[in-house]
Amino acid sequence: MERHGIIRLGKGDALPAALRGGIVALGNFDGFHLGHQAVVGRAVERARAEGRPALGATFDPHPMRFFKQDTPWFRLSKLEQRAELMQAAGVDALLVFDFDAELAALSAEDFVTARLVEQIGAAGVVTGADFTFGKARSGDVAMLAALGATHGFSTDTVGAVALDGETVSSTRIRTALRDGRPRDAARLLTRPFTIRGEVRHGDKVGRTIGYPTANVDMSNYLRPAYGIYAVRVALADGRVVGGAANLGVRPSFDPPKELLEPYLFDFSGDLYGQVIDVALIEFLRPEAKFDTLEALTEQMAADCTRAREILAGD
Ligand SMILES: Cc1cc2nc3c(=O)[nH]c(=O)nc-3n(C[C@H](O)[C@H](O)[C@H](O)COP(=O)(O)O)c2cc1C
Ligand SMILES: Nc1ncnc2c1ncn2[C@@H]1O[C@H](COP(=O)(O)OP(=O)(O)O)[C@@H](O)[C@H]1O
Repeated sequence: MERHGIIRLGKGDALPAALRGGIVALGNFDGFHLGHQAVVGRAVERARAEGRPALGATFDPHPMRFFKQDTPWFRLSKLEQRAELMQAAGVDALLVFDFDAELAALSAEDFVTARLVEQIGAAGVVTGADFTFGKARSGDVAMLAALGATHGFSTDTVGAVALDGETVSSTRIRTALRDGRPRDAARLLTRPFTIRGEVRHGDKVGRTIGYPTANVDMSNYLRPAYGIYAVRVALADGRVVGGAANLGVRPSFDPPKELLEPYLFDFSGDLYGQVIDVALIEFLRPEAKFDTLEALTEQMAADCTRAREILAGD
């Protein structure tokens, strides 16, 4: 089947006819961790067996963001990162329901009839066992199954996936990252936590001390522990380059400004305007305030030596 990428579905938008009658993996899928992979994997398996389109379906903005129940900074992935990962897992398209006041107000029954049945013509819906939906989260998987029986779509739920005796969840990954444990997060995600962003202009101090850094805005990504990290950076041309990055507010500089700033090893070139992926591999140390550029530069050299060793053995 042709790849369709991301398809946004506002109220009244139609799904391309070729994608109707699909098996739909439904959820937030932020980070696309082991548990999400199991749900999507099941949908893809069933779609292939039944000769139907395999679809992911998610909400944007994240319902949590819409209800402002949490800090705006909690994302483990951008929508396009999720779409790429889901396509690699076999889905033909990622459908994105605009999560607005109208959608938030839909009862669980109305969401199913208006969106799953009428708008996308789902033949089957796969979710995690704890999936809830509809106004005030009144719908659960038992209700989804009952509505499926009424409207003629099948349902399937995938139980929680555990790792090291504990359920894999986005919350567990966020905690690991906030604690400065990127390797634990990577095991749950099956890949390192990766911040994607456009390289911006900074103060141009980096080049004067021999360490130019590609400044990336952290947008609404979860803030991992501030500090220095060994990183792998994927460039737009596909090259992957090792580096050491500062993630934080650069306390030695005035005024402090929050950024992710990787210095790339054995690289020179202009990165401004390029979208890069910065994967956090290991936490090296917390940020520190240095009184002189010499002291900072000396510490940066030591950080780079350690990061190179870590990446070489990784
Ligand atoms: C490996 C590494 C470690 C760094 N450690 C610190 C630090 O502990 N404290 C700090 O204030 N800046 C630190 N920086 C410096 C700043 O992140 C950045 O290089 C500097 O602000 C230059 O900014 P510019 O890109 O705007 O020119 C570090 C940078 C790198 C690459
Ligand atoms: N090895 C490298 N690592 C990171 N950026 C590099 C490297 N070599 C060249 N650059 C370029 O230099 C820029 C960073 O230089 P810097 O002096 O820190 O300026 P700025 O303050 O604008 O970030 C990067 O955005 C990139 O275009």
